[in-house]
Amino acid sequence: MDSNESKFQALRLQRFYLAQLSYAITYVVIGAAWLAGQYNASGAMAASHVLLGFSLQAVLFGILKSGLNLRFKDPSLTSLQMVIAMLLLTYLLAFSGEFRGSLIMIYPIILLFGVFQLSRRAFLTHAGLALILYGTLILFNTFQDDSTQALTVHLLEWFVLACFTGWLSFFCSYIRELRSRLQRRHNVLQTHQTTLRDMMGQLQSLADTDGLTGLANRRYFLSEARRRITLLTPGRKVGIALIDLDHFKKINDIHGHAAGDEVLKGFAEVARQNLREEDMVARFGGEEFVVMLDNSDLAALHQCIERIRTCFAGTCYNVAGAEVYCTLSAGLNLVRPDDNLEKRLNQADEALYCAKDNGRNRCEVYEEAYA
Ligand SMILES: Nc1nc2c(ncn2[C@@H]2O[C@H](COP(=O)(O)OP(=O)(O)OP(=O)(O)O)[C@@H](O)[C@H]2O)c(=O)[nH]1
Repeated sequence: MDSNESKFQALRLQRFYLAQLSYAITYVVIGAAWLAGQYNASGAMAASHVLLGFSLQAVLFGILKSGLNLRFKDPSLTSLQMVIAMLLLTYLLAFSGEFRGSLIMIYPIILLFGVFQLSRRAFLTHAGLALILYGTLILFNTFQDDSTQALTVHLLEWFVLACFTGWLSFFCSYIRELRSRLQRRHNVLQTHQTTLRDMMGQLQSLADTDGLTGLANRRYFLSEARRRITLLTPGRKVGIALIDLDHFKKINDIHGHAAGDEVLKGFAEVARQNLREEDMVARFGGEEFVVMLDNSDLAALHQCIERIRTCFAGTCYNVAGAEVYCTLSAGLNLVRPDDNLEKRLNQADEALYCAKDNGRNRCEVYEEAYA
């Protein structure tokens, strides 16, 4: 049973307990009538009713508790419970004497249990059953007691019952209509909520992503990098590399801006292919990128950025009929727990300048990172 089904099952049991409360109240009322001398059934009749009531409820409880009810078309067993209650009530009314007129209003109370669960047709059928049961009882009594006055009173009671069950049927239709209108509104709201959540997600991803390369942008990188550094345990390090494409301006100037864009996208692809899922690469601005390797050391960082550098340098971009090659320079550094990220990035930038000064297409490590 999944969590949703167990929630429904708990609700069904709750409804069953509510019905038991109604039975208990009825028995209390009968007890009061008996004490007042208005309940004239024999002890055996009363005991048979209580015994029958208890056994039927025990069976229903067993079915609901064991989950056997889930095999039924309507697992709430509303109809079955209502029919049992109406039969028990009719049996009770059969020997309630004068007191019977006050008890017939229990039929509408039983019908109330079907307001939400039963279809309009099923509800009307149950209301009809209540009238038939009570009508049969009157007919049965007529054969036993031929007093015209008693018959008139009983027919009047039946008429009152018919009026109220009729009214209840209309009222229930109204409630059901309100409920389905609310359900429709709830569904519409839920659809809007899902759309809004999707849009928020899209907006968030747009806010975090560089439009051209699809990589993370500077803002996202800085916040995510800070988060990861705070999670670093003592002794662990993350590797950072600032990467700048060499003579990129020339590509723009010679082959046009579109060619430059292709090269930028090409670098993003190369970086993605050479990094693990948990590593991070972002466009830091213009033709500058940043890479962050989780749980890294200098050797691993160097090896990874060298791999990217070699791969990028060996990739040819065919733009507007021209074959374009580009290289990159990188400055590497390590970040330890409690380090200042900006400071480490500035140091990586210094190493990047060295790489540019030393002839480009190379990686340089910030001196102190060896320490
Ligand atoms: N096509 C294209 N060019 C860009 C973009 N962003 C920045 N640029 C260009 O990148 C170039 C960067 O040039 P520089 O900062 O002089 O660097 P460089 O030419 O790579 O020279 P070094 O870094 O010294 O090797 C500029 O011409 C910018 O206009 C972009 O999104 N697309």
